[in-house]
Amino acid sequence: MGIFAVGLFASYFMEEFNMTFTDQLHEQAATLWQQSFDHPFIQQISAGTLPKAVFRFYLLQDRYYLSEFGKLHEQVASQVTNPKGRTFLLEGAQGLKDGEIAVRKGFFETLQISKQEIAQTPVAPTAYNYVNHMYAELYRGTPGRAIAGLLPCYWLYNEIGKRLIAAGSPDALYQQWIETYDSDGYTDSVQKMIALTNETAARTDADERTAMAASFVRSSAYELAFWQMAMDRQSWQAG
Ligand SMILES: Cc1ncc(C[n+]2csc(CCO)c2C)c(N)n1
Repeated sequence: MGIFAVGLFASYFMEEFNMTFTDQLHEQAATLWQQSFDHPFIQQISAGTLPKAVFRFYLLQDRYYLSEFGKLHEQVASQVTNPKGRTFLLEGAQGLKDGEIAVRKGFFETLQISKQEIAQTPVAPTAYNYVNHMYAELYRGTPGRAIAGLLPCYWLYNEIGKRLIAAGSPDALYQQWIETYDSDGYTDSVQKMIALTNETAARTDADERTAMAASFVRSSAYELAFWQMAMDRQSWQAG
């Protein structure tokens, strides 16, 4: 092997070595994330052309997702031994009630989504499967796998927010949606969730890290499917 090849080989390993665990997760999900950035739902939010009926469907399904996501934070927190991680997860659960879910009240009013409509809307397959995946990672897996499964939600939306904020949307409601995911407070919570994932990965073994990565990639796939679910107005009935 020539000296050049040896050098290339060494630099490849150095790079691998310097990568954090979450950098590796990010790399494994890169194609799925790109497909989310390019998805017509996101493109049309940005252009202001997304039909309001599709956005309404998304919000109604997301309401279910968000309330389960908050419960998951509490249930993961009760199983996490690291006190800093537990505090962060409990704050996240509270933050969801005060922030993300509260912001949605305004959206619901603007789109005239009533309590009755919320109560009568069945959960769609993808929303159901995504939430069940996170519960399965916790109850048939470990708190670490559940944490890895929660991470794409924080991180992907922040990446989407950063990409969309520069151009903005001509639609005021979509602009407000974009701004939710580009605030400083939110970016800070993403960094804390990334740190919690890295700390959890550092305290475990290679097999568990592989299982955490699988959980992260599955959640990334469900994030992508979630946009399509709204565009298809997905239901349990065939056709
Ligand atoms: C399907 C789906 N995935 C991610 C988010 C975004 N999100 C939900 S909770 C939370 C944590 C902080 O509020 C974030 C970023 C969403 N709304 N819906």
